Amino acid sequence: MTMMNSREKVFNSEPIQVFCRVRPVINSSERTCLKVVPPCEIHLTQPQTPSRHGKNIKYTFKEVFEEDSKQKTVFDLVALPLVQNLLVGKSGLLLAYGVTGSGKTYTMTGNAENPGIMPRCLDVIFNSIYEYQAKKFIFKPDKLNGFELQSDADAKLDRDHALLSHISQNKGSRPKVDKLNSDPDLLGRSRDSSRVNFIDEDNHYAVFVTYVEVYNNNVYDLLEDLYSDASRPKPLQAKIVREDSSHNMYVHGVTEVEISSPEEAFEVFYKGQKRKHIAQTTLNTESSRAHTVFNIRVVQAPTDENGETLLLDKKQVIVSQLSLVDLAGSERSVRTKNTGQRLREAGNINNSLLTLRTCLEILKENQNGANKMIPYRESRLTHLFKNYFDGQGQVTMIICVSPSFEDFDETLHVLKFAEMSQEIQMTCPTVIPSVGYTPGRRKANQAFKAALLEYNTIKKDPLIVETVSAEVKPELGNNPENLAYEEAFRNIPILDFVQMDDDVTLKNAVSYFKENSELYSSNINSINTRYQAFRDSLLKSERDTFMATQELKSLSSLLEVEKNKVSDFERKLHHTVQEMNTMKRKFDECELTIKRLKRELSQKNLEINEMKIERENLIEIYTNQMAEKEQKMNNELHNKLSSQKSAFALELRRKKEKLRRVRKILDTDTDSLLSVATSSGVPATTSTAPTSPPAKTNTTEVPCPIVTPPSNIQAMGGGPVRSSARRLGIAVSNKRHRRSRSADVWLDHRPAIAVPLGTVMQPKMNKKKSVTKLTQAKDVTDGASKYCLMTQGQDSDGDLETRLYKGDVIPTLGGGAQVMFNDIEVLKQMSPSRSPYKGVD
Ligand SMILES: Nc1ncnc2c1ncn2[C@@H]1O[C@H](COP(=O)(O)OP(=O)(O)OP(=O)(O)O)[C@@H](O)[C@H]1O
Repeated sequence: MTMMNSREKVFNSEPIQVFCRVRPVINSSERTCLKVVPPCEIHLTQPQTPSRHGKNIKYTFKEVFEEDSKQKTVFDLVALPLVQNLLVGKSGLLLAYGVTGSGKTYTMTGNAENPGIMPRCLDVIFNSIYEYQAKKFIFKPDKLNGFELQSDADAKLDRDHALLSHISQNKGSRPKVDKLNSDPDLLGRSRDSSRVNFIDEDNHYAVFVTYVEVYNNNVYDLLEDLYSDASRPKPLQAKIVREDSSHNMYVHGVTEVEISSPEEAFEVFYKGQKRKHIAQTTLNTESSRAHTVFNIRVVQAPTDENGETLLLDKKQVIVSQLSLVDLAGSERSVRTKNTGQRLREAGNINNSLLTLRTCLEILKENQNGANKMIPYRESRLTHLFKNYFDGQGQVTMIICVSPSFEDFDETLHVLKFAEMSQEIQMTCPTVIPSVGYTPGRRKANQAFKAALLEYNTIKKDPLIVETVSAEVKPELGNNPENLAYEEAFRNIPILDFVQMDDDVTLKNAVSYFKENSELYSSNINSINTRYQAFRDSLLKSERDTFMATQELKSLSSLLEVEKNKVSDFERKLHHTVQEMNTMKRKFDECELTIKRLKRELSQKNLEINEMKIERENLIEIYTNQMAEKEQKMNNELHNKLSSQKSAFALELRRKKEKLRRVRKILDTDTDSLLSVATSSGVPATTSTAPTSPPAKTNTTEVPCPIVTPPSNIQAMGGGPVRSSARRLGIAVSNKRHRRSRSADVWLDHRPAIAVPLGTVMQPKMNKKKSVTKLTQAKDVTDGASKYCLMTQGQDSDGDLETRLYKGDVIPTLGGGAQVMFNDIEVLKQMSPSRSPYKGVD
């Protein structure tokens, strides 16, 4: 932003300086999540929730200011270097960044008791340039971000014009800057007494300020119509950001006010302040809803070669700028509970801050080799500061953080961003003065003027001349001129006029002065020459003294910087030593732990070996025991098997005998069996009680049937039978297919050879069809509703057993039929001489 063309610039690179300030706890019940570890560290403690542990996150900055740090301390470390640069022609940008209510405005502006950075900057600037200030309107803004130089006469005309217009606006009253409506807070402040000593004393200085805000991504001039009726301010017009001929960004048509004291600046600032967009949010009673930029421009130009007047050469003008930016607070709408206009403002604030972050992140990436376009134009804020990020000035950031747990998430974002920002390198040009005139000429000229004035005063006073002559005479030395002068002195005639016509004395005097007039004139010439020589040597020594003083000042400022660096290093060293000691302690502890663990490990190894041996012994013992047991069990099994084999053989033999006897019975004539049954007096259709013992017959060899019929067997018209039918778990056929029992036609399915009909072993089926008579599927479905499969055979006791498998015949959809079994009836015939509960005798 330095606008000098003819002077040399040297570019040096340095990272963005980031400082951090912690706001004091406002509400004593607030839980804090921050801890400052001076001088450079801050620890952020994560709040403990069920899903996350409260871990500590460490951030390091150039300096971290504790809650009770003084405004002066903050200014000296953060902003004073920027003011020093400003006065030597280097531009700077100071951004105050942080969440809503974290203390940005307090840090940047402050109040009467604790003035912040802005008032202190103005104090220091005017403390430093006070003696070298140019008259107002000598430097005149050209409306294109540059400055014109005016002669004294033109400047005076402008001053008169400004005065007249002000008087007419204020209806006849003259402007009294100090009594204007200045910021009541800042006017009563305690003034900062620091000053910058190494400024160029051969320059004339002027200070200009502008005050703008970026609100809803528009730039507004807060000083527009500054001198119009303050009680009825007009609505502000959005301004455009432009680039000047030297590629510097500026707000086109912005009101730039020349100020000659801090008080005038506060006057201007206060008027702008009243037009700022401020609102009450849930998080801060007076929250800035816009980013405000207070710009201080220092214009300087050198004096001519005699150090007398300003050099009217535009090329020699140096303009440097310090932009003090109070960013609007980053916040979450969830917490601020904003709606409508406030929500829109918050959205715009967050967008512009996001663009700022993005620009810095891409800058960093580009410095690491990427080649991305930086989206400065996405937000007016970044567009306005493009020059700084492109390397036209020093960038410093002060991060304000709130210690409250409530702000944890936002604070984390801010700290992360700030930590990243310090990795970005910025190039800043330094202007090297090269006007070519003798440095110190202004002071020398002033000294000469003072001496001349004194000389003239002396010349006019004869008493002083005589005294000086008397004083000078002994100091003149022994050169011939001086000796002649001395001789002349000695021979001064005694001008003691006795009477009015004392011609003798008069003649003597005339002849004396005639004789010595030549001597006098030669002496005067010589004195003039010597005076000139003396003046030259005086100028030279003045110049040398000035140079030496300048060098001394720059050396002392360098020394100061170095001292600061040394104390910085010392602090860091101290800190590092402390850290090293802690690490060493931890290291020793770790070593002890390792030793202990090693001991434990070898102990455990020993135990493992012992256990291995023990296990092997046990395995051997168990293997032996198992082999023994196996042998024993094998023997037992073998014995059991052989005893069971002989029992089975015996049983088999008995069964065979039984079978033989049953065969023999079956082979006996059926008729004789029937006659035996009839003669035994047991009616074939009589039902007997299941528990009643069977009647004994004479023909004891013929078994008597004992049957208890189940309900459905009776429905079949079954005879006197005792049923041992067991119901199986077969699903009962669909009731809709049931027909009247009397109408049931049975499909009779039986082997060709069976116990002859008429015995009790035959079921009674009123209507039946033999399955052997069925020739086609229709025969089955046509009328048959029941199915009975009969088998006859020998049971396990060697008795005759008839099994009846009964079911329903159900027609299928395809026109066929299926049988669903639902009953099994078992009819047994056994010897009446044998108990039903005991085995066969
Ligand atoms: N270091 C401090 N010492 C004492 N008071 C402070 C400090 N920092 C902030 N405060 C107080 O905290 C309150 C909020 O501070 P301030 O208005 O400066 O916050 P802010 O970050 O500018 O907020 P916003 O972004 O909403 O404008 C004010 O009352 C202020 O006086």
